[in-house]
Amino acid sequence: MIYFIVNITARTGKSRAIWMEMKEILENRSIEYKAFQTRYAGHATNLARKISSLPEDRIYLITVGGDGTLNEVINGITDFSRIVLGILPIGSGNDFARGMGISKDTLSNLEQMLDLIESASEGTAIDLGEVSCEALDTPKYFAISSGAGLDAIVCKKALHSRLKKFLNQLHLGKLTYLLLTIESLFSMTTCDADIVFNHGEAMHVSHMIFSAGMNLRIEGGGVPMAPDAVPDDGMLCLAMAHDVPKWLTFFLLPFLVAGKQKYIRVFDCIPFKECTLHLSSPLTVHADGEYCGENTTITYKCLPGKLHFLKIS
Ligand SMILES: Nc1ncnc2c1ncn2[C@@H]1O[C@H](COP(=O)(O)OP(=O)(O)OP(=O)(O)O)[C@@H](O)[C@H]1O
Repeated sequence: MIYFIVNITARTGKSRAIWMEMKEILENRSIEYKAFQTRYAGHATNLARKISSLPEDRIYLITVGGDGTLNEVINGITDFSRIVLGILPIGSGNDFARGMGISKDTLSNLEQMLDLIESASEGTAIDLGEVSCEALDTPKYFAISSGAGLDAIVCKKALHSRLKKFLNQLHLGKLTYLLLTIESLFSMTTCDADIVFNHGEAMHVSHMIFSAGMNLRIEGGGVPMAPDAVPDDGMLCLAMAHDVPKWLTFFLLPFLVAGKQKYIRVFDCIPFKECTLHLSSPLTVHADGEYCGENTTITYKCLPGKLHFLKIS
């Protein structure tokens, strides 16, 4: 039995037609499956919790949706040792799929995934991140990244953005992030941060614009915030911009978008297993683009090999 959690509202509702085509493939291949459609924000977490409590030794769970749905699913899984997770990206950003090298051809992805399941694949172990901060009751998992500051403000605005809906209709969803980044950069307040790493190092930064714990190399619609981050090395990467006036950051952003930040002093990319940031004033925090409130103390932690993942290309 294969379980599907499907968000047909992803990509502003354009996903329904793709899901119908997927169902045809499942029926043609006589696959035994159960599909659950999400009916409200947060529903995917409840569904994943129920599915992961089923008394089966190995549970194949496939997420059909965008990065938000994936984040909800991993935060519902109660026993990662029995779940093998597949991702069929049909959202607007799909950073997880991009970061994992999954193609945009959803139907071929599904066929590949079914082949893996038929060969009783155990999946490939990849790391997850975990973020703790005062606005969250319990720590939250992330598969792509969790950030504070500019990237989080942009994610928060994008969640309810009419601009995103409009640009999605024109297949220009990525442009939402660029426009919101420019607008937010000039309206946001920066802060100072004391950062303590579990390997014993500590540092102080001023005028911090963003700091993100990256599991994958990209976030925000494909921006390579941490060009060297890989999801199976037992480490996260702290991507930061600091000690720079906001107007200058505006001119330096193209280097970030091109993945050339190592040549620019104001950007950092520091590998770590666990670190805590103490901020001088609260910043917005996100996990995989999901809003995690306003916070002054943020801890990022790597959970090595936590997720068994159906790797397709
Ligand atoms: N039936 C529903 N009605 C309203 N919102 C929903 C429903 N199902 C899921 N959601 C919410 O929709 C949000 C966005 O979905 P998702 O991330 O899958 O798509 P997306 O935003 O198009 O893609 P991406 O995050 O990759 O840009 C999720 O965070 C989830 O909380």
